[in-house]
Amino acid sequence: MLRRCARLLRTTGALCGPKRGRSFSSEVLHVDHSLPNPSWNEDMRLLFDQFMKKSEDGSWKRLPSYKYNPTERIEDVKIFFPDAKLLKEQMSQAQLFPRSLGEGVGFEYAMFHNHVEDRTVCIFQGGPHLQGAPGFLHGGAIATMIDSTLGMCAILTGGIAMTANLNINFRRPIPLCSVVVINCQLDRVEGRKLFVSCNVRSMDEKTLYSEATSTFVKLDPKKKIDIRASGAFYTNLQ
Ligand SMILES: CCCCCCCC/C=C\CCCCCCCC(=O)SCCNC(=O)CCNC(=O)[C@H](O)C(C)(C)COP(=O)(O)OP(=O)(O)OC[C@H]1O[C@@H](n2cnc3c(N)ncnc32)[C@H](O)[C@@H]1OP(=O)(O)O
Repeated sequence: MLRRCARLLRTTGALCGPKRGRSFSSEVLHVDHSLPNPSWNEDMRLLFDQFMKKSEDGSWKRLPSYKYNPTERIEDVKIFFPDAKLLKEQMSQAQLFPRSLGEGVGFEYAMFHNHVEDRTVCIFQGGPHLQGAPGFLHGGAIATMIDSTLGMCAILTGGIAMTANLNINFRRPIPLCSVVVINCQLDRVEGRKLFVSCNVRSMDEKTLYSEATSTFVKLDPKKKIDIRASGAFYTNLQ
């Protein structure tokens, strides 16, 4: 497994050290990272192709993914931020956490959503900079991808929401640089609460690595988010 990671690091050039003076041109900003790149292993490509095939009849939809700005439901997001200029600045300067590491070394993933079944699937290859126990993924890295996939499922099925509660059972360690499938579904809705659960399995589905349940709370349109105010983050701003 570690040999597989070393091969991956060589492919992506990560062993050559950090690139200095890197500037983010608009071309870089608009790269859709939810498409195959040279760091993806055979399993990742196979699963990606399978889901692209499933997407041909429209039942599944691939979700594009960028480093800086969310594309899904962006018009709905704006409702909660009173200062449009500040939101634009924030989205162009900050990075989406799972997209913040270099190609191949961190979170390589692609998500697909099924609007009829209220399900989101994420195919995920965790790179060598996500190590926890030697040779295995860090629990926080697994939690990140679980939260991101559950969050996407909640947002696409219910509207703009944030994680209020997340419970994860880590059943088996996930080998670094292997490919796993995160299968999420919306279980029920109670008022503003969206209950979303998932499991994380090996590609052949034989190994159950993790299971999670979560509560997302749809944001209250009467409240607004003030990015500047750390104390009064999400309040009635009248
Ligand atoms: C704006 C962001 C969304 C952008 C979307 C962009 C588009 C997509 C692009 C890319 C997506 C990628 C996907 C990312 C996914 C990652 C998501 C995260 O990691 S979010 C970060 C971690 N979470 C927090 O920081 C929340 C901190 N908490 C809060 O801000 C509040 O507590 C919040 C919003 C969760 C609720 O606050 P209240 O004021 O709106 O709601 P109240 O009145 O307190 O509660 C409403 C109901 O919810 C229950 N509730 C509240 N907190 C609960 C909790 N912790 N557990 C269970 N239930 C809870 C309450 O008991 C109440 O239930 P009853 O209506 O009475 O039945």
